[in-house]
Amino acid sequence: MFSLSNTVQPQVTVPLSHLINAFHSPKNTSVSVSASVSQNQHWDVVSEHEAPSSEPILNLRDLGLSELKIGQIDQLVDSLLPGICKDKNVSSHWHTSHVSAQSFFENKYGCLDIFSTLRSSCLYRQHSRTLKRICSDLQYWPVFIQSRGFKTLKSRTRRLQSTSERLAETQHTAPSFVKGFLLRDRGSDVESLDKLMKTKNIPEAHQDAFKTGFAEGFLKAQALTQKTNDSLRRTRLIVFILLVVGIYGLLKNPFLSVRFRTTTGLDSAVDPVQMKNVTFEHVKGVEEAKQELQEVVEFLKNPQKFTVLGGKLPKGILLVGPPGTGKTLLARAVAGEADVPFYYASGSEFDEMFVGVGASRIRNLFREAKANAPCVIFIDELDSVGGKRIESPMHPYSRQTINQLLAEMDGFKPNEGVIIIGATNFPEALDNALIRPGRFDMQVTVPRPDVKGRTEILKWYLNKIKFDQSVDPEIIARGTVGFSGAELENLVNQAALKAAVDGKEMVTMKELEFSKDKILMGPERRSVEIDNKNKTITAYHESGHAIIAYYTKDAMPINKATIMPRGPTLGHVSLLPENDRWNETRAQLLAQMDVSMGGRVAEELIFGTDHITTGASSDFDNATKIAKQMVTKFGMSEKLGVMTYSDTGKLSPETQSAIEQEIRILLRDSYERAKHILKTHAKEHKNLAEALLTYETLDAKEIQIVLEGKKLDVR
Ligand SMILES: Nc1ncnc2c1ncn2[C@@H]1O[C@H](COP(=O)(O)OP(=O)(O)OP(=O)(O)O)[C@@H](O)[C@H]1O
Ligand SMILES: [Zn+2]
Repeated sequence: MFSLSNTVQPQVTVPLSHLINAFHSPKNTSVSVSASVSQNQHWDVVSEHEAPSSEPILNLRDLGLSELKIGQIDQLVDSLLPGICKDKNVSSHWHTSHVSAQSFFENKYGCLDIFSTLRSSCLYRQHSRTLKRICSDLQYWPVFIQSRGFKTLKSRTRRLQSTSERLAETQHTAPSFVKGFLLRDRGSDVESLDKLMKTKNIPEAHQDAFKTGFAEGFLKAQALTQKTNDSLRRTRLIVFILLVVGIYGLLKNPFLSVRFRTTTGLDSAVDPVQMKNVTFEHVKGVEEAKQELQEVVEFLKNPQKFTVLGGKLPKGILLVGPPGTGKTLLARAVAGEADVPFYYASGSEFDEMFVGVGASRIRNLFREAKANAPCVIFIDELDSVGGKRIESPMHPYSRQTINQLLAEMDGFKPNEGVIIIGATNFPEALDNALIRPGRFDMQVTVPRPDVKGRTEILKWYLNKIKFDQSVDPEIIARGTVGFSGAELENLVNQAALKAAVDGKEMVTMKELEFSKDKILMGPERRSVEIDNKNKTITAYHESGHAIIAYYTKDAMPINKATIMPRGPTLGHVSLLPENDRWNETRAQLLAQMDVSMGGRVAEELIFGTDHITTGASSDFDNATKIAKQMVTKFGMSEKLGVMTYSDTGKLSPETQSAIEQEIRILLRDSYERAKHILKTHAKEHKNLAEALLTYETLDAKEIQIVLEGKKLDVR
């Protein structure tokens, strides 16, 4: 029984039909009432005459029933739940659903436990018997629908008010854009709803249901908007992250980074360098090249002096020579001598994979240079930008670069004061358009230095380190035929390092010889364990070479003999020409062959035919090569005459066998001569071999002492 106090509002503003409507959905579901209520039992509702309870009626208000009078409540319950108050046995078409129990209500509507509220109220205490039953019934009864009904038990004004309250609530918690949306539309919604109901002639009985439905729909729409906004925000975030990751990935991409690199490279390429500290003094052993370039220096110093007379200086100078011979150094020296800016660019920098990048770099380079004239532009590895190979399908756009270079070279006048110096190792690979007059029309050869040049270069670099007075740069120069300036610089540097490692105070010939052998034949292999037998064979083999060299008139002087393994060899004898040989005589060639034969002859004479080794293979290679050239190239065979035989494979079989025959005779004769010398000087041969076994390495002087039969000073 519900105990209702006097304070209860006297009117019911919500038609019951609406409350009943609210029951429709649970009724339609398979929710039922437990038939525990007795048949004749009426709801024991407290009448208006009963003493009003002094206790608060909070619970009823909470339940939303405070607006109902006692009789009305009775009537309400009776009309809504006839089965409860009437016949107990009349089976209800409602069925129990435990799914719709308390948890459902709480989960779905977020309301408190209405039953505990009921039980704790004074109403429950006063009319405990009836209410207990109701409450116990209600535990399994979908009273939650009642609860829903409570919501509808509100006056029209309250309903509207509650809608606006809800809106206010929403405004409080919703994000600002939702707030704006709600505030903007609220007034018009209420207004238009009223209007709509009027125009549609909706009966008053249905108006509340209409409004509730409208409000619910409105709130659902808001929730939907919220959801949409959330997902929109999420999508935007994902797109942003993808964008950032994408941009980062693209920057990391080597394809793009090449592009960035080229741009930065371009900037650095057009940075001039002042070359005051490099002059012709720094370039040794290339006197002719320096002389030719001297007039370019004069022109750069005073361009007017040359143009007054109407003379034209070349725009482009091509330095041609093997790597490391000092071409770059010469170009720098030109700029340094004239004291003008020096622009360095390597041809490979222009060889870009992107269309037009190479060309634009050339444009930039020339624009900068012209603005700073007089100056020197140096393009190293010119063949990589101006080579014929750029016609290949591998470089489809390189033609643009070379055309740009040609256009730039044609684009300025000879007296503008810009000198372009190009350097290449392969002049024959250059595009013909580049080397015609008006472009790179002056060619300066920078060869490998001769013995005089090498001596100068060695002295120049030796002066930069501490060296012993006994050092003779010329001896090293003689032993370094074919070395470039860069290799000689490296030789001196390696000797200095070796002296430092060995704890010496200055560099001696020993270190210089050491580094020369290292460059020529690779590093020493001191760690290699060679047994005595092999050491002895090597000592006699090398002594054989040395004896033949020493006792053959036209052989080169001996420089050194050693049985120290180095690179692929177990030992070697080095011979030094007095001078660089521009030509070699027949006698000299035969002497070289004899010296090569000396090793094998020595093995055969000392150890017997059965004990000859494989160690002479490179000697035979060398001897055979000389003999073959004598026959097929130098016209030194009487039988075959003064004729060259370049492609021996295309010759007639008779000629081929004649050539072979002649080569064989030359080699056999050489072998016999060597055998004769070694037999004649068997004693010296033995002495030298033993000295080598003792001392490992002997220089020219020591070899001479041993061969003269004198005793070597103990080192
Ligand atoms: N004639 C020389 N006199 C003095 N030093 C030299 C000489 N030639 C070469 N060098 C030394 O070797 C270094 C390298 O030489 P450089 O770069 O000028 O040779 P390059 O001919 O331009 O070689 P590449 O063709 O490989 O570019 C120089 O910096 C210099 O130290
Ligand atoms: Zn040999």
